[in-house]
Amino acid sequence: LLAGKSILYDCIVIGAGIQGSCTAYQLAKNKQKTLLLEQFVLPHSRGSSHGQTRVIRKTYEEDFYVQMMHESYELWAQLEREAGVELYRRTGLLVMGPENGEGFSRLKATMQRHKIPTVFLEKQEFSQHIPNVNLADGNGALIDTFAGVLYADRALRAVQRLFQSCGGVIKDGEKVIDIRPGAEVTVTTDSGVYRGRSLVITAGPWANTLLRHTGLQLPLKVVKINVCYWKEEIPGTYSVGQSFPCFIEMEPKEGEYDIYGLPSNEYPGLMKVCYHMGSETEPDERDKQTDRGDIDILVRFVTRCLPGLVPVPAVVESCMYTVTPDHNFVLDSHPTYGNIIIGAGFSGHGFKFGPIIGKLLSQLAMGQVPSHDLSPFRIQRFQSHARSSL
Ligand SMILES: Cc1cc2nc3c(=O)[nH]c(=O)nc-3n(C[C@H](O)[C@H](O)[C@H](O)COP(=O)(O)OP(=O)(O)OC[C@H]3O[C@@H](n4cnc5c(N)ncnc54)[C@H](O)[C@@H]3O)c2cc1C
Ligand SMILES: O=C(O)[C@@H]1CCCC=N1
Repeated sequence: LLAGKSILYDCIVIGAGIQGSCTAYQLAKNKQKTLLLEQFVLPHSRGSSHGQTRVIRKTYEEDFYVQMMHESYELWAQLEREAGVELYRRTGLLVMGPENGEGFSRLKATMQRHKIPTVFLEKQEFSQHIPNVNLADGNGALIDTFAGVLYADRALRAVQRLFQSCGGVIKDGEKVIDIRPGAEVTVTTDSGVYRGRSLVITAGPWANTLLRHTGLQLPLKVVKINVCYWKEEIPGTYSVGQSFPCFIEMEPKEGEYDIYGLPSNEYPGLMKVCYHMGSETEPDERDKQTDRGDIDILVRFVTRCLPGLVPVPAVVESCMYTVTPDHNFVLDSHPTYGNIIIGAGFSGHGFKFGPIIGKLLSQLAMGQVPSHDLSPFRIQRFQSHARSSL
């Protein structure tokens, strides 16, 4: 297919994970002729957006994330109405962390400043509210009462369906192999050539592979996450049905990353408990990364804190994070080509923001002023890291 004869799209979006799919949907809703390209046949489990569940919460230390989450909750509710499916289940989120530590104190202050419905649990009342969990000595605890679970696979399918119902075109099983920047961007896949007035790159772990065609590299680290499910000794002990909440244990030991869990639900009798970091991998070689250091940390945690679980993972699935040095996202225009928009580096916490990120990236692609302050997400903050070969 010759580019000269191909259709001119208002926007081409590369990557049909949650961020690309939400962006494409927002564009199509705004009457933009939009093409969404995906390298794998959909649905697939080789990126970052697959799996049945994700945590949704406003519990962040930074004001900008809390402000974005206010709107994201509204947009998730709107998506539920438009798609006619349940995407969110309220469970609450228990956060445990060093009571006098900086992170936990900042979190408490942000929750109070934004008046987020929160229950602060005293040590002596903890086990009465949260049975079958051992609170570590020196840890405080709070509950974000509106937090919960997003049904991830279902949400992704719903957004893609809504995009198509607005006239959007999805071409899956088509890998982008070249990008030619210009007033009209030319995108070549392994089976076609497409032109767009603007381009959005939301390629998850493959962001740098694609950005190379535009002369830009970002300081992104791709890690494999072992998604572990643990068997309940007594089925139902930690289940949504018993109103068990999601949880985050902040910095379980000095120098360690957070551990988080979701109540048993998708696999009855199994609770998801994961380490918020993994070992570096090439995205196409994910299954060759077999490091299990994270699982060793989780076994110790489960043994100490969750006595109702068998301390050996029953099911281990795989997923990837694409991590920036400060764990904040990249939401920006390309430094050289203003009509190329980049959404990357979601650092293992981007799913809950999908609808608001879709809105913000679509605003950038349409040349509008974004409706949230994007300064924390600019590429420029990596000045000492970013390697531009232009
Ligand atoms: C185990 C795990 C648990 C998580 N838990 C949470 C949580 O509880 N709450 C939360 O908010 N977030 C969570 N996250 C993070 C969240 O899931 C991610 O931030 C989000 O899914 C990233 O979406 P994405 O669209 O950027 O990437 P992806 O889903 O990876 O999508 C990128 C897409 O681009 C496609 N692509 C790449 N290159 C090309 C190419 N050349 N041509 C065509 N297509 C291409 C890929 O195939 C892929 O489908 C978790 C992530 C993991 C892995
Ligand atoms: O983003 C989230 O809420 C989850 C849980 C905490 C760590 C990462 N993902």
